[in-house]
Amino acid sequence: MAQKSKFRPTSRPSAKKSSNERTHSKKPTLKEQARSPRPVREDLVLQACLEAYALVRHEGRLSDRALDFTLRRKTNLYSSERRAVAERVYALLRRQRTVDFLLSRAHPQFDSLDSTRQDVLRLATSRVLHGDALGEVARTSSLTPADASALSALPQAAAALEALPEKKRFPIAASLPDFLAERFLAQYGKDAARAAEAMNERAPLTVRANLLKEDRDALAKRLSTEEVESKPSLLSPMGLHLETRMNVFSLETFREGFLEIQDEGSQLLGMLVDAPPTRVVDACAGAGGKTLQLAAQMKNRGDLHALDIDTRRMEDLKKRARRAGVHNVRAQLIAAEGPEADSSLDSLAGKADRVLVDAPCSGTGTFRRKPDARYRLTPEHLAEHVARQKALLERFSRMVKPGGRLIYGTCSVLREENEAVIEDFLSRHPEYTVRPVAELLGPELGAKVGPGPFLRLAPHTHGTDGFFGAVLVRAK
Ligand SMILES: C[S@@+](CC[C@H](N)C(=O)[O-])C[C@H]1O[C@@H](n2cnc3c(N)ncnc32)[C@H](O)[C@@H]1O
Repeated sequence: MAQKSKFRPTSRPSAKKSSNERTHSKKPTLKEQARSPRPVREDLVLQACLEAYALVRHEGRLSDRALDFTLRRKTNLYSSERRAVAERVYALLRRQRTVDFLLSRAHPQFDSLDSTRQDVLRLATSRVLHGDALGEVARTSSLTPADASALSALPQAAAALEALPEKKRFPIAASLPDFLAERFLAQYGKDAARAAEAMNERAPLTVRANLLKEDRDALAKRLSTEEVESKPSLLSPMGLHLETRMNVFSLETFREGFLEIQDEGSQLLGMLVDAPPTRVVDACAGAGGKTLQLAAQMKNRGDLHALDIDTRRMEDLKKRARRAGVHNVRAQLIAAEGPEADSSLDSLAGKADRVLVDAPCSGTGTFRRKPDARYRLTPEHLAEHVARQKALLERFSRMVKPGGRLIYGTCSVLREENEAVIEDFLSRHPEYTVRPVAELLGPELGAKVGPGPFLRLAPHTHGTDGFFGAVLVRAK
């Protein structure tokens, strides 16, 4: 495959894995780790890839659930084969639009093939794009001679892609829906390709040390006794990137609550809350990723109100809090909207020192981990997210006491879900002013995070998931 600057195969699989990709691997025994890896049984791996990919592409299932569903039933697969299935399906989902374009050019009958044969070709093409040798891919993909010759025509198809005008080329090369590609181009300008490329890389597996128990150095040592290598994250002082492939949930260290899986960007957003041990509200607490971090900031003291509309996530939060040794959290299920939702917050009105609104969003910052999410997103969904974000910020701001802080965050990189939501809020609330995030993070970390009043993280600039954070202070 021709290696062009704007269109090159991504790096070969390395030890870096997204949490989704890792979760599907069974924990290898020490003996298994010591043994050299078995050769992958390509026919079984291909079958499993086809099943999982079809569930996502043709039945609309979420990628992690589809892989879970498939791999649970494939009890005969070895760990290395399970990993190969997860890696290959995720890799194809990240490049799906590019792969479809290339095949429509390289294979004269591609559009009229049956869907399984198309998917076999897609998986094979994706492997070639990721650097696997063409001959090996053709040999192990059960291709007909016509289909195998399409693989040989991929370089010409790639050249045809390169020759397209930028506005047409970019969405295909970045594997983004047109409306998102337009926003990336408008927002990132000449950096759009780099931004999209980084979103199509695999994410590191990052954990946060539970500071209620011990710091990250102690955590790193503890992990090494379970033969898990890690290295400190560069931005978050409590983050570790795990370098050993394994299922975190099976570690003793995890089961005893010493760590939580949490992207470094999410940890930085949590740091902006700087929660005192008084009264704090985590208004969209979900399963408690940030709630647990806030509880540690509060040293398990004061009242931490964790609110959400989702029963299942609230139950998860309670379990996670128990495991982490957190006992200052009051979890409260609330109504999504309407007078009931408003009245359930009356008792907290004007009483909180900090209110975190970690709002539901498009998730454009987490495409590394959920590569299929982009194909589900539409301009209408995006508009709904923005309307909800504005409404939630309005509703929960009522709980901030004079002199208190309102912290707004998303895992989106899109301006309209971030800066624009804050501008809209401030235009109606002159009693709030923006506190620049560097002031809260301190000079060293502030400099690393970058200029501007807000936290704006992205895979291509910081190596984290994309996160936005704003801190607004209510006048006394
Ligand atoms: C980005 S997620 C939160 C992630 C969580 N803070 C964490 O760190 O793991 C957004 C959450 O907002 C919740 N949500 C959606 N609408 C809501 C509403 N009207 N009131 C409160 N929470 C809401 C969703 O159920 C979801 O759990």
